[in-house]
Amino acid sequence: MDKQQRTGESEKDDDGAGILCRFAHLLFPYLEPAGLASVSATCKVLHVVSKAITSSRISDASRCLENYPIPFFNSVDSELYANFIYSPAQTLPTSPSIPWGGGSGRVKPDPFLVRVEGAYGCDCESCDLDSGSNCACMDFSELPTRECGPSCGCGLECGNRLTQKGISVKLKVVKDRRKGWSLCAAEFIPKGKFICQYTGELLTTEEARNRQRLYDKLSKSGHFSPALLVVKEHLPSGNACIRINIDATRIGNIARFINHSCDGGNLSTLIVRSSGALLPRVCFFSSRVILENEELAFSYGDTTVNSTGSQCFCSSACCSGILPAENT
Ligand SMILES: C[S@@+](CC[C@H](N)C(=O)[O-])C[C@H]1O[C@@H](n2cnc3c(N)ncnc32)[C@H](O)[C@@H]1O
Repeated sequence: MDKQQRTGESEKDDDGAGILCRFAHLLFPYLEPAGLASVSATCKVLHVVSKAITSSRISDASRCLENYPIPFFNSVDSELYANFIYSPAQTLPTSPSIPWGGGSGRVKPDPFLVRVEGAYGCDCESCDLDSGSNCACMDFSELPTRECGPSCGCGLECGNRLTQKGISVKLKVVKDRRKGWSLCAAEFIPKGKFICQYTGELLTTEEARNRQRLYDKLSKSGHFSPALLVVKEHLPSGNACIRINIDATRIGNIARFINHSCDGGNLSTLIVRSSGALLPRVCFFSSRVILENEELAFSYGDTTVNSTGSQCFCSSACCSGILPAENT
């Protein structure tokens, strides 16, 4: 069998489509679904290549950047997957985009877990949560809000770094007829388990407000699902609060698919600090046992304080019927 028979390329293809085929692995990961569809219509070979890329996008929303693949399932309409740039860690708004398919299957260290000069950390070689360790970085509340970090003597294998090793539960993204995409458990999850961090572009409050105005407009004019999360932490003085603005609309991880539930859902939102790290991180833990196939949800906020006017379909017993808005 000669080369042309093996690849399906004709001499004519070698001028245009043939060249595109040879560089498909470089170009295609950057293409949006519509671009991929039009390239697919060019010739048979490109159709096969685009089909393979589409099925790899469907099979893992995380692009091999998490410990397990997180597949899309849609029995509602023809949208095969949601198109966004996957990032397992926080990014700055100017960070370069990562192409689809660029993951190695190994979780990379969070670039924001860098040591701040003079910051405090423990001297333990390894801090084991279960063996009554005296590690000064540990907090002994029900869910950990303080972890070992870049100032500590221990490494990533340390037992007090639950949220720094990527997603360790099996998840899937399922399309709901009324709420759009939703994040669901693909296995039984016990209470108190780390689910995932909320990652995305870290914004200033001014930028968050500008984007929220734009997203409100886009949401009114058609189907658009913004994923801008604002978390406020009140300081002990009671007079000030810390704001963390994370926009996962364009760049983020699978937390961008978690829908709202008026009863608080099955997730607790925690601000986790790692000793010596520059920034705290917003993390989700299971607030109760979660069954396989159950949707994961948390409360976006109080509808009496702020509402979008959009309808809520959480179907909890205390549903207010209205979706809370991001109070920016
Ligand atoms: C962070 S996104 C969640 C993922 C989203 N469903 C999607 O398809 O990408 C937030 C958007 O999801 C939808 N949503 C979330 N919770 C909902 C609920 N309880 N009822 C109706 N729509 C909901 C709204 O469109 C909201 O603006």
